[in-house]
Amino acid sequence: MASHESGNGDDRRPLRVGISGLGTVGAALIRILTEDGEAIARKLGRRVVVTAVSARSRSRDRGVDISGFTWFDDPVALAKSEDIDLYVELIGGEDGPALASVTAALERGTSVVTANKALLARHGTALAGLAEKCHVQLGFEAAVAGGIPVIKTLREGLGSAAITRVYGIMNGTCNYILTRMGNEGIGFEECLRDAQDLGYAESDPTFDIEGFDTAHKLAILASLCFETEIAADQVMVEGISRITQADIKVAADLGYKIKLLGMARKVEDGIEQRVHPTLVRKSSAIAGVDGVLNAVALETNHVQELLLAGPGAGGEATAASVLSDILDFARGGHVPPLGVPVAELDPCQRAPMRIHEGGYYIRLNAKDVPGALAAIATRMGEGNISLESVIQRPDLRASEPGVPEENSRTVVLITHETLESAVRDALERIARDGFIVGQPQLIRIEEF
Ligand SMILES: NC(=O)C1=CN([C@@H]2O[C@H](COP(=O)(O)OP(=O)(O)OC[C@H]3O[C@@H](n4cnc5c(N)ncnc54)[C@H](O)[C@@H]3O)[C@@H](O)[C@H]2O)C=CC1
Ligand SMILES: N[C@@H](CC=O)C(=O)O
Ligand code: NA
Repeated sequence: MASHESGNGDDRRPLRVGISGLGTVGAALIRILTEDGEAIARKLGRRVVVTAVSARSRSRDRGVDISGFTWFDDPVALAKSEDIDLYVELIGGEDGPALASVTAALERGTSVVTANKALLARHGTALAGLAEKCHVQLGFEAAVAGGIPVIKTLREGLGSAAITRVYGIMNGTCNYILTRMGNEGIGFEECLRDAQDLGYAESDPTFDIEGFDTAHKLAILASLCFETEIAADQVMVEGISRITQADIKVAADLGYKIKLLGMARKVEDGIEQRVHPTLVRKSSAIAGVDGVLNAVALETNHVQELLLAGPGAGGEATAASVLSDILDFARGGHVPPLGVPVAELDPCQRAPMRIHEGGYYIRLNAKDVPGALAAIATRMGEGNISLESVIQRPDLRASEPGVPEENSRTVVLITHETLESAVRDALERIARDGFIVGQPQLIRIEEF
């Protein structure tokens, strides 16, 4: 479309969409646009048609017919095409063709819809500014918590309410893994393989299991919540790759579940953004969000707490969110991509984690020698760390690869509220005393 005055083309003629990336999400989007074409036309008063596509391989069978679309080898050429009114980027990756094609589309005056949280975590502030400068839209509902309309809720649904804290389960792959490890006792690797087969995981699944995908999403949410620039590099990140069946079992015995949470809040020193495995009480609402489901809780000064839950990953759920952005664009929605103009965003001032206070789950492999437990308790006392419980679990030996089975026993400490720095200092002393083998497992406890 040569001119982009209205930004969404002529209201009567079909809205022409170009899609780069025909994988799990891209193929699902084509399926939805085909199957629901008439319903969409009724809802919108105009048809939405795919006119151009791009992917690495033209011949791969994706279960959808792409023969009627113009093929582009290069996503950038597609993004610049005169034959589209809207560019949809579903390639992935924080740079490369995803960044090049989205930038090209925006610079050309073509609005963009993307599901690419890695791209937005790294370049989102700049891309939002470019969209504003070029008077076009940048939609990314699918990028955070898949099928849950959390971006729209934050951008348009809370009026003047100020968000004080946002937290939640934001990675479907990890939630699926932790749920099946707990419910079925299945091993980590097998659960990850199943998540990949189901199309939940990133093309590089370390983004999922090491927490980076959650960090990307949290950084985007924090920007919308606190009107700050996106700062994914400021997020403290720990993944779930060290979570063992022993941790899940002991947590369950103590009335907890382990969830990978992303949490951000405004504190005196700035914005605290953290992603880590967390013990949550089984009785809490967030503990009930299992499998591939995500949940995002928004604490505001007006509405106590909103909890939005739904599918966080999977082609269809994600494509549904992409479609919601397409429909918003077609209706001429004009909201700054990050809720407020980029020029009004504050820089994100990182609040250090060492000031964090909370309860801790600590699993140690204590040597089977006299005085080991006493020494551990003494070091905790010296650190002014009050212990809620000390649990010995000889039944959970060899709870971690590389830790000798003989001569050690699994000991779990649950602390009361304490400073993170005190816990870490005490664990360093315990390690230096030589009464433990392997790395302690430290999991924060959150009371919701
Ligand atoms: N799978 C899911 O449940 C969700 C995925 N997302 C995001 O959606 C995006 C797509 O994800 P998936 O569909 O799962 O990935 P995928 O790996 O299944 O598909 C990626 C597609 O991009 C194409 N591609 C890669 N490099 C290309 C290049 N240089 N030129 C042209 N095409 C290229 C591939 O051929 C493939 O068709 C990613 O940014 C992902 O983070 C967001 C929410 C959920
Ligand atoms: N790999 C991601 C896909 C959705 O964002 C996840 O598992 O949540
Ligand atoms: Na979403």
